[in-house]
Parts: sequence; C-alpha cells; structure tokens
Amino acid sequence: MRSIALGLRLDESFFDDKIHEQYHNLRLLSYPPIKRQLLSGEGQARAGAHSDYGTLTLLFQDSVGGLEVQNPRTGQFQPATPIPGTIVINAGDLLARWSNDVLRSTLHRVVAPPLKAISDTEGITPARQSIAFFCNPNQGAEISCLPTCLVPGSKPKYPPVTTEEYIDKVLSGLSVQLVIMASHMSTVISRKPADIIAYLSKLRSNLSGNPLLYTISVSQHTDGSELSNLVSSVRAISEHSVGCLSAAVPSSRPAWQRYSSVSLASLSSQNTTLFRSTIPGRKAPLVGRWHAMHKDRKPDPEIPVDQSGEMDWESALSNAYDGNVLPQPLEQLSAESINSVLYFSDNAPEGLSSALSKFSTATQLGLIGASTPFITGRPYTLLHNESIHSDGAVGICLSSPIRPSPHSAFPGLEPITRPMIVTSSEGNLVNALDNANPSGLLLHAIHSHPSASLRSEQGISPELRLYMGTLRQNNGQHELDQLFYITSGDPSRGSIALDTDSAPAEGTLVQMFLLPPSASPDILGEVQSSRNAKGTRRTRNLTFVSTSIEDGETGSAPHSEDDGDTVVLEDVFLAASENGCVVGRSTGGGHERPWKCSVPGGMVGLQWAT
Ligand SMILES: O=C(O)CCC(=O)C(=O)O
Ligand SMILES: [Fe+2]
Repeated sequence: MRSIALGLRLDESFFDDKIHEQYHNLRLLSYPPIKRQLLSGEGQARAGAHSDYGTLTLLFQDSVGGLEVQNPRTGQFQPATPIPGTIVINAGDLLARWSNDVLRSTLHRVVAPPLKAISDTEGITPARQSIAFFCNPNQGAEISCLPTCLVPGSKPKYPPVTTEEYIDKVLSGLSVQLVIMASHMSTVISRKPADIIAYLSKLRSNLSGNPLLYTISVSQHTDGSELSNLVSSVRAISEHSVGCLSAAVPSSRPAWQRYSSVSLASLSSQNTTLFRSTIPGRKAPLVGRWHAMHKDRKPDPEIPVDQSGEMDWESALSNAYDGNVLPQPLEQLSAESINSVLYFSDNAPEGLSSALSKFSTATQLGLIGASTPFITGRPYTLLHNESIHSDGAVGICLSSPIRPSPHSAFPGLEPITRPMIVTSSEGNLVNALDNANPSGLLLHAIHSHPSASLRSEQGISPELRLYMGTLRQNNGQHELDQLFYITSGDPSRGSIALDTDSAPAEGTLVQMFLLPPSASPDILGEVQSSRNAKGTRRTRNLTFVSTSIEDGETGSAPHSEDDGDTVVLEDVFLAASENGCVVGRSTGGGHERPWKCSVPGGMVGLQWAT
C-alpha cells in the first residue's frame, strides 16, 4: 500500500494508520477435478466473474491455470497464466472507490485450464489450488475520494462509506442471491386439516403467484371435502403448481400416521419451469425366471419369460424408452442450465427418467405418488395447475445459480457381507461376486446371523428385505451409493435378481444388506430434532422418503395428548410414499444412472445452503 500511496502522489505513509488493524481475510481454495464437459457450458466456471471487494488481493496460484482477467477496454478475458514464484495482485472495489477509479478493480474468473497436449477431448480438468489473501482497510476507516484523485472542479464518483458498511452491503447482496432458489419451504402436520388451511392462508400474500411444488398426505379417514379443501387452499397460493398425494412420514408417534400434512416449496419464477409428462414408462424388469429363496412366493405373472425359460436380452433392452420427446417446455431449455429436476410420477417413471438424461448435469429426484384408490378413486393422484391426473408425471426443472447438494440416508440397514467385486452380471442379474455364487453367500450370511428371527422353515423369513448396495470410496472409507432390492435368488444357479433393469456392472464394489423386520425409523422425530439442534448451519432441505406399507395406518386411536397438535417444520420439504422414489444424482464427480429407491425408511434429497 506504500507503493500505491507513492504512485498516487500521496505521502508514503498515507495508508499506514488506515490499514494497520489487519481486517483481512485469507482464503484457501481447492477446486476438485471435474469432467471438462461440465465446465464448458455457458455460465459454468470454477469461479464466476467477479471483483474482490477490498483494497488489494494477493493471489498465489499453482501451475494448473484457468484464472482469467478482463481487459476493461475490450471486455475480453485474458488468461493470467501462472508464472512460478510470482503473486497475482488484484485491485479491489474499495481501492477503486478510494481512488475514484484511477485504480480500477479487476473483473476476474476461474475457468477450465487450457488443454494440455496429452489430454483427449473428454478429459478431466485437473484439481487446482490457490490461496487468496484479501487485504481490507480498517473496519471503521472512511473510504472517501483521495485528494490527489479528483480532477479540480469535478465531483467524486462515490459517496464516502466505511469498510464495514461496504462489506455488509456486498455480503447482504450475496445472500439475496443465495435464497433465490426457494423463497419459502415448509412442512405442516396437523390432526386438524382446518389448522393446515389456516397456516396456508397466512402464506398466501407473501408467496402469491410464484411457482409452487407441493405434496399432501391425508389419512384414509379424512373425508373427501377435507381433502378438496386442502387442495384448494394450496392452489389458492399460486396458479402455477405441481403436486401429488403422498403418504404419512414414518414417525414413532402412531397417532401422527392419522394426521394430515402439506409440504410446499415456493420457487422463483425466473428459475423454475413446470411440466406435465405423459411419456410411457416400462413394466417391471423383464427378468426373474425362478424363485427358490422364498419358496412359497409365486412368480410375478407380469414378467414375460419365453417358453425355453431363457430371456431375450436384446429385445428386453432395446424395448427401452429411447427417443422419447420431453414435454414441450423442457425441450426448449438449454441442457446445461438445469441443475435439478423434481417430479411426482405413477409407478412407471422409466420413460421420463431416461428422457431427462438430456439434462446431463442435473440431479433428478422423483417421488412415485402414494397409491390413492381408496382416497380419490385414482391409482395415483397427480396435480398440475388446475388439472388432476391419474398417471404419467408432473414436475419442475430448476436452473437457480446455486446448485443444491444431494444427500441420502438409509436408517436401520445392516451390512451382512463384506464388500465384494461383481465378477459377472447381465441385465438385472448378478451372477458372481468375487467369482463365487452370490445366492450361496447370501444364504450363508443369513444362516450364520445371530438373530434367529431372520430364518424360517423354508430358509429365509419372508418378511426379510434384502438389498445389494454399490459402494464408493471416499477418503479411504466405503460409502453406500445405490441400493437395489433383491427380488429373488437361486442357490443352485447362484444368480440373484435385483429390482432394476440394470444390475451393477462387472468390476463394481458391492455389499449385501438386510433391513430387519423390526426396523421402524422415526423419521419425523429425527428431522424435528435435527432442526432444533443448536449450532447447525441453516439449510433448506427437500427429502423424499420411501415407507413400507406397514408404516401406514396402524389403526390405533390417537393419544389424547396429541389432540390439536400442529407442527410446522420450517425450511423442510418432507414427503413420503410407500411406492418409493427415483434418484439420479449429479455431482462434480459425475452422473449416476437413475435408480429406484424402495428401502423402507430410505431418504434421498437435496440440500440448499441459505
Ligand atoms: O482461485 C483463484 O485463482 C481466484 C479466486 C478468487 O478470485 C476469489 O476467491 O476471489
Ligand atoms: Fe477473486
């Protein structure tokens, strides 16, 4: 700053007592490796164009490159190519104001580094690290036009401001941008639908007109007029909405299973596109020739097996849903701009799910609606603006600048084998694990399990739910990724069949799990207590929960102490279905093939920092 003072024809020590409090920031930046393609889209960058807000920034970068600085005359961004042993110095906004723009703050950004000769077209952008030291004036220093920077007779460009006031303003501007995704999110649960309606009507004036995503769950004892009152009060908030009827969220308070609930997210109209899809799905996976583990279970009559008992793989796979055209409003969206697609669907979401792969960097989350034949007379009840549909799907695409992060949890799930590598698989079958017979491994694990309740006379207790999970390495730890329900197995042939049309590929690390028949997670209670926990960072959280049918109506009378209880979960969108959900997550590391999560108690969702 002394050399800046000299350059501006001020006394060398001019800034000394205005910057000595060290009101500075040091930021260690780590940009993970990422597919080059993900950085090439419009609006995608490691750091978007911005200027720093202080006086000077000292930037230490490694040799990877990607930092670019705008030439204020031409508007062109030019690479600030790393030079070993040097520091990049940026002028910030407060120095620009102080000097009346004699020294301008530089607009800069971090993009994919230049291609090295060795890398191919679908390369990976290497990790990059940098250290930025942001220098600021003292907190209370008044930043007003320096005397030597004013042309005699002219006025300063900017009014005086203190460092603190300026930084507060910049930061509050940033947080306005952060909440752009959802202007409101909440879940309200009550025994009395009238209380929910009262809550919704209070929201009306604040949220009116913004696109709305919602789910409604009612007890089977709710009468039809209560349900239609709930639907109309949600629709009164906005004409632009998509929703569905969902199931009660599992809770340890049985009375709550008989409560009604509404979850809603009011979204910014700029970033949200609503849609209705009639893309056909596909029937249950086409394979499953036998059943030996649950001996008493009949084969599913819908599964076509040819006379020889062999599957025709070619036709099974080509029968897929390629070539489906997305609903009109989605065809027009640019593929890279969408970061999340949320939808509610009937039990055949495959067509839509696969067509959504157009949005190659988006996470998709679909809740398969609750079965509602006894409530509305329709198999599923999907709502779009003023219309009601019994099939297909309704949903939203989000393009907000803030990308939410996916999360998942499977409470109660117990590993019963060690991690193993898939050594043979085809279609929905896993034929070998570590070159051994998967059904045999599974039966052995259950027979040697300490809990006798897992076994029955026939071998395995019919209530037992078994899963195969794929594992991902993270910092030397194994993390659970996708989970597939094991529909059948044949100890003599060895293979096990999964509830998917595409079993984990050869070479995938997997592990087998069971969900004990007694597992009954208290999801509502857990969400409530994690919301109340002190010191947790505020986030907005949308979660789809897969419940088991037994979690539904328990038939027990509500406790009187619960009477009249109304619970509002702020910043939470919690919706459940006994039919499960579809998840295809996209992260910096890549894109996951969509899969169906039907683990009772399993939760998948998205989280936004606020
Ligand atoms: O990582 C870099 O090179 C630049 C980071 C930056 O501009 C910032 O954090 O303000
Ligand atoms: Fe910067």
